[in-house]
Amino acid sequence: MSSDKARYRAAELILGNELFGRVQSCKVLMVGAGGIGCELLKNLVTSGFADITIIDLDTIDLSNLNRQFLFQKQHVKRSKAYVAKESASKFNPHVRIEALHGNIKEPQFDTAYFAQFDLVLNALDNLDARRHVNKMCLIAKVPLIESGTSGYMGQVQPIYQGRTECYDCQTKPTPKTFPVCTIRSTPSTPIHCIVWAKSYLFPRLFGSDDEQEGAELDKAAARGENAGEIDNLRKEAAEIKAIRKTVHTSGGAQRVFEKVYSADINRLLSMEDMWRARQKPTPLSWTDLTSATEASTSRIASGGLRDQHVPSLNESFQLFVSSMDKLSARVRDDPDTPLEWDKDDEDALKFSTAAANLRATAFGIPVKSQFDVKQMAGNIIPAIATTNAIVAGLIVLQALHALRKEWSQGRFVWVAKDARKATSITQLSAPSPTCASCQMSYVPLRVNLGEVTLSELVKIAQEKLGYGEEVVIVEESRLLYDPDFDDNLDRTLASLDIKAGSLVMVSDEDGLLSDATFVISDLPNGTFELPKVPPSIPKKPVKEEATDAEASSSQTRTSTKRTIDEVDAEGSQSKRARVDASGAILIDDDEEQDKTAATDGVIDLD
Ligand SMILES: Nc1ncnc2c1ncn2[C@@H]1O[C@H](COP(=O)(O)OP(=O)(O)OP(=O)(O)O)[C@@H](O)[C@H]1O
Ligand SMILES: [Zn+2]
Repeated sequence: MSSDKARYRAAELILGNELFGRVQSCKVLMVGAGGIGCELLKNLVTSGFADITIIDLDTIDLSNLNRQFLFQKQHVKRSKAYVAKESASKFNPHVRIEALHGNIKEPQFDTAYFAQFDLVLNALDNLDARRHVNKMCLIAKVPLIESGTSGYMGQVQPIYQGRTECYDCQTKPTPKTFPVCTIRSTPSTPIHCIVWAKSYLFPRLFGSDDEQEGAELDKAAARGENAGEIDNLRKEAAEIKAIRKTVHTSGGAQRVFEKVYSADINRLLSMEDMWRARQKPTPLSWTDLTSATEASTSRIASGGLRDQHVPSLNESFQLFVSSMDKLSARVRDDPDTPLEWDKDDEDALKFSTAAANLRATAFGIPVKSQFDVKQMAGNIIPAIATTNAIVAGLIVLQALHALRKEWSQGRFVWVAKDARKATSITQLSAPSPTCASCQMSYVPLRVNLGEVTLSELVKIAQEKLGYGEEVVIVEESRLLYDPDFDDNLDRTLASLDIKAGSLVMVSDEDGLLSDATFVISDLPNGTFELPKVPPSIPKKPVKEEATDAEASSSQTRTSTKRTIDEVDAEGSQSKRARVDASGAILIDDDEEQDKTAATDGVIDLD
């Protein structure tokens, strides 16, 4: 015990008794044990946090070792969460760490699960998981410290339910997409060929049978892409589906090759209009390449820089055949597990490199090394250990404000590559009045999932929450019911795959009420239960002319959002409608010169 006291003496002196007491007694959930997570866990166990739960769905990859310092070579392929716990426990064996190898989106991590924590710290790398944790913390009313890094840039955002902007208040830039026809018919740059190999050919041959194909082409047609070409692409899709069935049998690589590099390209060439202003592609010949490869003495380069070698046509052809054979064998040996493209899956990466380079050659586009393909296909901006370390330190500082419940002390912190000033801070803005996540009414609903039908759920929405006839019921992005789609009405919620933890949204476009979301839990011995105080769903904001008083009030706010201090002072949610939603961020006076960093700082973070 005395060595324990000595260990924490500095932290106790710096934080003071009271805050240090809170650090010691609080229960923290850390989501993600990758680049930021490893640094963060080390910080937590060395600064006095004593009860930490970590969750990560992944296993350790060799490529993680350059920056995820809790992991070593002998840990490769083991669970990140378990190994992070083992390594961090060596720094401080007195901390209780619970390690979970799983996805934070699994139903057992429901809102009741989140509610047991005093604080949630995100160290994630994707939008989907971040948005999910954001929502769960809003519902459970647990403070969340969100974070991310991208190369030299990073950010830390405290999110306090009802007080600050949530993760969804500001729309995030969507990843760049390309028109379907560019990818499938008229590529002109290496990235077009790489996206084709990774997102079209690989999933069609080895991934889960794609029912989205038709929808994707419908959308492309609706966007006004070339209708004739879209029809051809539909035919092509049916053909590749047929080839997929025999891809693992003898001659599979040849059948795929001849279809995509010869037949499809010949078909494209027959559409003369397409090539008036473009360079025509040249089909590739399996027979020619097979004999050229047999005659050639060239071998795929080996050695340390093999990945950075730009392959010849013969090398790409050999790699295509060998990687097709390996992937086909995997599908044959385990037909029930479709493959998912992963940049760290050597066979998938080699296949994509070869397939993209063959296509590039056919279309007269420069070919790329495997190293380049990995960067481009994986959307990789090299991760920098120092940025992760800075961000992990800032997360702890922001966590301390949250533990003190000093909400107005929380700051949005930006890290940038700037010799003058590596970090800049902005005050936290108030929630956006139009945010679909934090302005949502969440209604806890305990319901007998095995017995209650969808039609009864519609009734609950109408009779207990006050919705009208035209309600629409949606789970995630799945439509369950609307007045024109009543097929599911007699099915039980369980049969519709609604589980404990599901979020089921009710809306009514023509009605008066705003949207609400049922937060579902199971009630095996009953029918349904709503909270004792009946939830009152706010009316939809009316887009009315502002009153004089409101107009003058909003004029004074033309260029700023409200800050958290203003929210506290006003203490009323109903005033939110007057807030200017220009997206401007209020900057501390002494931070004025950093406006650019702050406002340009919407970063697509990993
Ligand atoms: N839904 C999720 N549930 C649990 N953990 C998740 C979820 N989504 C992502 N993660 C974890 O978050 C971590 C993010 O860490 P990081 O950004 O360093 O990614 P990485 O996969 O280790 O690195 P890289 O992508 O560069 O190989 C990863 O370990 C990842 O497994
Ligand atoms: Zn929000």
